[in-house]
Amino acid sequence: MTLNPRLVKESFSHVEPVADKAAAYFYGRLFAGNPHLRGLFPPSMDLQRDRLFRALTRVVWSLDSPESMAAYLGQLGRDHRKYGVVAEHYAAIGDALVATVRCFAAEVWTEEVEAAWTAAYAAASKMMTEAADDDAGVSPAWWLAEVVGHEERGPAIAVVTLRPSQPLPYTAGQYVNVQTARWPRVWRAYSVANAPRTDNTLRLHVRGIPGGWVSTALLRHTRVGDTVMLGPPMGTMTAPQDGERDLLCVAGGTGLAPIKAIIEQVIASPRRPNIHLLYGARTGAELYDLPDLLRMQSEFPWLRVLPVVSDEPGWEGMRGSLPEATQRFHSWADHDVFVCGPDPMVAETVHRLQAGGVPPERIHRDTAVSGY
Ligand SMILES: NC(=O)C1=CN([C@@H]2O[C@H](COP(=O)(O)OP(=O)(O)OC[C@H]3O[C@@H](n4cnc5c(N)ncnc54)[C@H](O)[C@@H]3O)[C@@H](O)[C@H]2O)C=CC1
Repeated sequence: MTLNPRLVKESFSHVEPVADKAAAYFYGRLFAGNPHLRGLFPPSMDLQRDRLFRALTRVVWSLDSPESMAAYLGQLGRDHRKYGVVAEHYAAIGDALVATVRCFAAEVWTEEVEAAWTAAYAAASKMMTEAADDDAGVSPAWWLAEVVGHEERGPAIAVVTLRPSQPLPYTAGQYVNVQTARWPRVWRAYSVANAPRTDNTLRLHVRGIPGGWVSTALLRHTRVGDTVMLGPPMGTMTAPQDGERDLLCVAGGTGLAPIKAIIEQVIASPRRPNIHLLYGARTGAELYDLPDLLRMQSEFPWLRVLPVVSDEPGWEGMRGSLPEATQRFHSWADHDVFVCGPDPMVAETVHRLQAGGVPPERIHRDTAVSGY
């Protein structure tokens, strides 16, 4: 079976505009044929449907670049160990997936298209299961972690410090999926907000989202001494390993978390780049980590922390939207850029920076994290 990315992409383009319906059909079909698989998923499937499509879209569009597809699917396979997914489940999922694309791309469906999907799914599931099997020899499927710190910071924001019961190796900028005892099988991604420490502790920046299961559990119902579960580290927006370039960091709200970890990592290295951090919030009260950032600035004179407030007319410091604030300075064209925050803010910032001459390969972002 040979891969035919063109046929897969063409047929998938018929499914993308009706992603919600297709995801509902997919899970309906999967659970009707395999009721025992329902227990692997959370009680509410709303967010799960989005996740499926994000992952699928990413895989389909990276079929032409085997390296990035392998890296992504490897992470996904390792991460799926924590759900209890085993090799036999992949066949059932593949059947439901092909049936879904057949249904929603009916007008272009041919035997050739079906063969292309079957080959692509076989290749993708092989990469995931192989990565999971390799990982099983060296790493747990998930980690237990004790809550050793819980600070409420401003309106509906908490900084939670966790100590895993065994080391959880990660790179500054990566995120982990978190499950609380209150909501079994519900996992949400949070970036680790510190560079790796010798005491193995991890900090998470949690914004309580109304109706958000895990964020509310972490913000309101979690105390020091409680235990949470963590999945393996994920994500590709990591600290630059080398290079001479100065850094621009743009962080919106709790999107600060991975950016702070990356800055900590750079500060701890022998490098001495200039680092500009534009740190945005809607109100001054939501600049929840400013005191610690100012402490870092006083200890590392190459760091400049620039708070920007968007929705508080009386704010005496820099005001306005973060994407627009990036344009109030000299050109960033020769910088490495790290951007994190709400999706529209990230998209607009990236757009403006590219228009201002920053090459796309120097702009680093991670789209898969969103705590709820
Ligand atoms: N907690 C974590 O570990 C991580 C969180 N994130 C993401 O970061 C985001 C943080 O959300 P909040 O703290 O609630 O941020 P928020 O909604 O309070 O906004 C933070 C900043 O982004 C700006 N902003 C918001 N929407 C914008 C738009 N449409 N256009 C331009 N600027 C905009 C605001 O003006 C403000 O400066 C979430 O989307 C979350 O998924 C990302 C990575 C890690």
